[in-house]
Amino acid sequence: MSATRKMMAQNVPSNRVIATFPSAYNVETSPYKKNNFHPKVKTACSENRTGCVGLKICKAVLVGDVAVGKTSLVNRFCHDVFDKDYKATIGVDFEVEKFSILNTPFTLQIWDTAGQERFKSIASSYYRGAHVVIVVFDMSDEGSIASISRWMEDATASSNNPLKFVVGAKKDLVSQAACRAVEERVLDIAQSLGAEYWSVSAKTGENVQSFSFRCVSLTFDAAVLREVESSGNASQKQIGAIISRGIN
Ligand SMILES: Nc1nc2c(ncn2[C@@H]2O[C@H](COP(=O)(O)OP(=O)(O)OP(=O)(O)O)[C@@H](O)[C@H]2O)c(=O)[nH]1
Ligand SMILES: [Mg+2]
Repeated sequence: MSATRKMMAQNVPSNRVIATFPSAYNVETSPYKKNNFHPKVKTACSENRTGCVGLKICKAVLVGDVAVGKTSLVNRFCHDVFDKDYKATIGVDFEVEKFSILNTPFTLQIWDTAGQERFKSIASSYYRGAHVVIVVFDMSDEGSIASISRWMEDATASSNNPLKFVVGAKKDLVSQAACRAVEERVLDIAQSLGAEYWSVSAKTGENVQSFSFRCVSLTFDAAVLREVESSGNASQKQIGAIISRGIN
């Protein structure tokens, strides 16, 4: 590993270092069956062949009904804080989080959009090109479950096959029985949308880091694989060109 790259990768706090692949919340229903980094990704990272991944920024977008807990989830993950008072997001906010994954620097831009209808057109202009779409609903509010599919369809329409997650927020507000009942319903919805499901609480912090690490690891794995495969294709094209020049 080059000295500069190693320094960049090490220049993150210990809670932004990912060395092992996190598992899904519900392995059976997740569309993402990965439980480890792709062998090509591991090799590329250990041989310092991750191309521009360390320089590129991947984009995650959070969407969902008003006051379901999007900003609280972002604040718990990024700053380890929780505010019980509601402050509506105006338009869109964003955070940038730096990670070191398999000793490789990786940056995720997190776009936290407003759930209020009047900001919908502003927020939707930020969906484009998202690598990850996270639909958040409130586990204690039936109404927010009904809009999961619509949010997922709107937010993924202008992206190229992003990773998809459905997240039930405010887990601390529901009993264990109610949590199971909600999960039973929403696991089906998530599965039909081709998304992975998580239940979290920004108030207690339950599952917030596990979810975030899973999301970031899947994004990183896909980004490095794209990079490795496109550089592989490029060298194959070069070899093809050399061969055809040789033949002609
Ligand atoms: N008990 C509990 N309350 C939560 C949790 N997450 C969010 N809240 C509360 O729910 C309210 C709304 O949270 P926000 O995170 O601002 O919701 P939002 O989805 O960002 O709302 P918009 O920006 O308007 O779309 C706030 O009063 C939070 O304190 C949680 O995990 N548990
Ligand atoms: Mg908000």
